[in-house]
Amino acid sequence: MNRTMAFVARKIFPYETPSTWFPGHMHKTLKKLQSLSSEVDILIEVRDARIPLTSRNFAVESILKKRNRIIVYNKCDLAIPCETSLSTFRDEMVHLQQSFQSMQDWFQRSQGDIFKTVPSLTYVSSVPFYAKKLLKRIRNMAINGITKNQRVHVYFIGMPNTGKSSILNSLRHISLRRSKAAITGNYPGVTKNFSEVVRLLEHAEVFMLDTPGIMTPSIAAPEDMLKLSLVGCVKEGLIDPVTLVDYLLFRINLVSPSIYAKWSPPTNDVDEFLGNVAHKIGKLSKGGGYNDNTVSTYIIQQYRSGKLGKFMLDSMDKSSMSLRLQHELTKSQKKS
Ligand SMILES: Nc1nc2c(ncn2[C@@H]2O[C@H](COP(=O)(O)OP(=O)(O)OP(=O)(O)O)[C@@H](O)[C@H]2O)c(=O)[nH]1
Repeated sequence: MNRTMAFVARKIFPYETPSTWFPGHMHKTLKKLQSLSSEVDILIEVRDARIPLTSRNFAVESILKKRNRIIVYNKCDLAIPCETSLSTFRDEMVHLQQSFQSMQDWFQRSQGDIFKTVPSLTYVSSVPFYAKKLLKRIRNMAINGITKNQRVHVYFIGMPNTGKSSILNSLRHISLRRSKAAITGNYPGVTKNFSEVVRLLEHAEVFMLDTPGIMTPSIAAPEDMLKLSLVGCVKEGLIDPVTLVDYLLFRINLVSPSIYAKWSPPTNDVDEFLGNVAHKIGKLSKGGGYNDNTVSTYIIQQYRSGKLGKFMLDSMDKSSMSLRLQHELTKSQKKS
């Protein structure tokens, strides 16, 4: 029988919840955001489009409630499947945000007033076309009397490595044709302190501030750290690469095993998968062995650069979103 037809993907990935990655500078950032919250006129919250649910930082929801907020699903070039257009993706994210907001409202009504957010706007960015639209949206918000302040402060927040500094630089370049103001890097935790204010508009007192990426002080769902590690939001080495590839294999199989057809026939077995990949990329030793860490790291790099296809690691159906919200609420209630 054809192996693809006979193949049945794993339905669950048993995994112990690891502790979060929450170093001192994140703790300080969260506290500082709390104390500065009245100075935040516009909040740009940057999430990773490959994990739209998991990269939502529920820890900042209660701190920055009632702020005008634009949510940016960045790195959508790594999340949008070839057959989906940018505008379709954007519509899906708007729909996601609306469903999430209405579920959150429902939970608030039924379980008490835990979060009080103003309705969020959703944006997709990573290409100049969307960065231009984002700039227009910020300009309108700032100038059309959302705030009566003379100076408008636009704060960038989000999990590490989601692209906050890159978007700030891109907006500045489009608006003022000026060079980079914030340092970027392809590992998490590049920005460790709040930036100086950076001008955004030539003829209006609108300034941007970059903030260090922050994780949540505790993890909402057991698989969060695996997803966050795979997309590069978490420091390298916290989870071993073979476990990460095993999880990636699990997620890909739920989408389609054809994604890795160039390397291996469909399989749920990470050792078989690594062996097949090692063979294909010439990493087998004369005796037929291979270094599983080296092969795993190669696969993770391929995934992060988009060379292993474009797909999301979050399940986006209604029941997954509802479960996610329940997890977040449980964590928030435990804290308070
Ligand atoms: N593929 C892709 N890469 C991006 C995009 N935006 C940013 N990056 C890359 O993602 C990496 C992280 O970007 P940064 O702007 O430094 O991220 P950050 O959120 O400021 O990071 P922290 O300082 O850790 O909080 C860099 O290597 C960027 O080049 C995007 O839209 N698509």
